[in-house]
Amino acid sequence: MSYLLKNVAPLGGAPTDVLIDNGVLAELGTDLARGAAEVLDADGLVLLPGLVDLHTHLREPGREDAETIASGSAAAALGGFTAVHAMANTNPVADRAEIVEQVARLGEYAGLVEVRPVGAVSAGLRGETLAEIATMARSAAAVRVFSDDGACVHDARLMRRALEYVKPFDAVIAQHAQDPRLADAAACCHEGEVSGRLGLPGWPAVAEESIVARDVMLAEHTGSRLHVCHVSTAGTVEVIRWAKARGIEVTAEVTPHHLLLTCDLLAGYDPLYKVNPPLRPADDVAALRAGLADGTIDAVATDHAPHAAHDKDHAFADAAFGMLGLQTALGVVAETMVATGLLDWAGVADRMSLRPARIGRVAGHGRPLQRGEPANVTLVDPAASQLVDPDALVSRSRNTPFAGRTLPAAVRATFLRGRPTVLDGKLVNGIPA
Ligand SMILES: NC(=O)N[C@@H](CC(=O)O)C(=O)O
Ligand SMILES: [Zn+2]
Ligand SMILES: [Zn+2]
Repeated sequence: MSYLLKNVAPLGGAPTDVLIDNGVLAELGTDLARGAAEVLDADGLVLLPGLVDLHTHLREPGREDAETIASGSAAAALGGFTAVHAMANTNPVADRAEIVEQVARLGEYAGLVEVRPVGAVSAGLRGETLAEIATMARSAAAVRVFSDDGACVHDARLMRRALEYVKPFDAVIAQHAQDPRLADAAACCHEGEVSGRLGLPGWPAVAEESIVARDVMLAEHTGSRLHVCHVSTAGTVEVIRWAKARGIEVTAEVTPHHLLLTCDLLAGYDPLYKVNPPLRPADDVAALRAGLADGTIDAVATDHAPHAAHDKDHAFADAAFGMLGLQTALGVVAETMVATGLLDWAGVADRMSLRPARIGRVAGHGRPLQRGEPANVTLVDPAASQLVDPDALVSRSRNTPFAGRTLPAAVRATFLRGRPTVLDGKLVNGIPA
């Protein structure tokens, strides 16, 4: 099947026609002949390289009540993604070759996005001994991102070893930066005026910043690649800016929810706003937006963290940490970065596709929209808007913090290797069972 996108605007630039044939962008130009292709009228639509998520929790194996690789892949495709990185904090933990290979296989079987497994840094995410990093890197899954996400690799010696270990594989350590001594297990709210007022155990910004400061020095020392997960404070942005200026190989991501939401939302003790790292005050949100705009923060990553109602619907202190993100990410970025003039669509493509693909070493994704490139692309209507209805999401969980909000822009179509996974804003093959 081939498709002719009529009058589409690549990266929001001048409209042109794009022919998708044989899995690639076969032709770009004005007034292309339709031939046997199905024509999609793309007037007013923006063509982006398929979005790439560096940070997704798909919960399979082990918590299929919250999400499966198939249901999470469907949410991703609807959100405009063509590749996602499946975090390792599953049950069993993805700390060896069999598990990462199984995750990759299930991703292929679902066939909606490329699922790139993340390998654990430490065995069982326990932070004591290294996981089987080399065998995962050399396995059929060819893991290039390693992370204990959910937990911080807090032991400096283990972090140093991990950085050294991944270097020959050109892989990266993605750190969940949280000093467990400064933000203990009870911490669930940004430490500041709001935690005092609400009487919730506080989580100081320095618990994140001190680990990032240590890790960039370890990255400099080892000459290895470090990636900082879900940056949440202004101070972390400063540390990363400094490290990049010094030539250290560090990259960073910010989540959509940290770009839009503040800790003031915790006033009603609604566990939907409970997330790790916590929502922060407006000054931090402004610094995160500025850091993403100037490229200090490389990427938007969803940290899509589905939780079943029986884990999330509890008193604030007892509820699970995490928020859904895949189906709302582009809308939140459109609201916080595009509508504000901080990024144009080319900038969105850079932060949500090109750079994350490069960081994760994902071949064939995040490529320029040029002839001959693999047709991993997404079609966005920048003039549309979408009311977030939790019951309309295809994720198995319902824990979106954006319920009831109207977000700008809408994904109209997503193509994976030239094959549409989403058309007219709907899954081509329906919602997976
Ligand atoms: N972000 C979260 O609040 N939760 C994540 C873990 C994590 O990303 O640290 C999860 O796995 O639920
Ligand atoms: Zn995390
Ligand atoms: Zn996470």
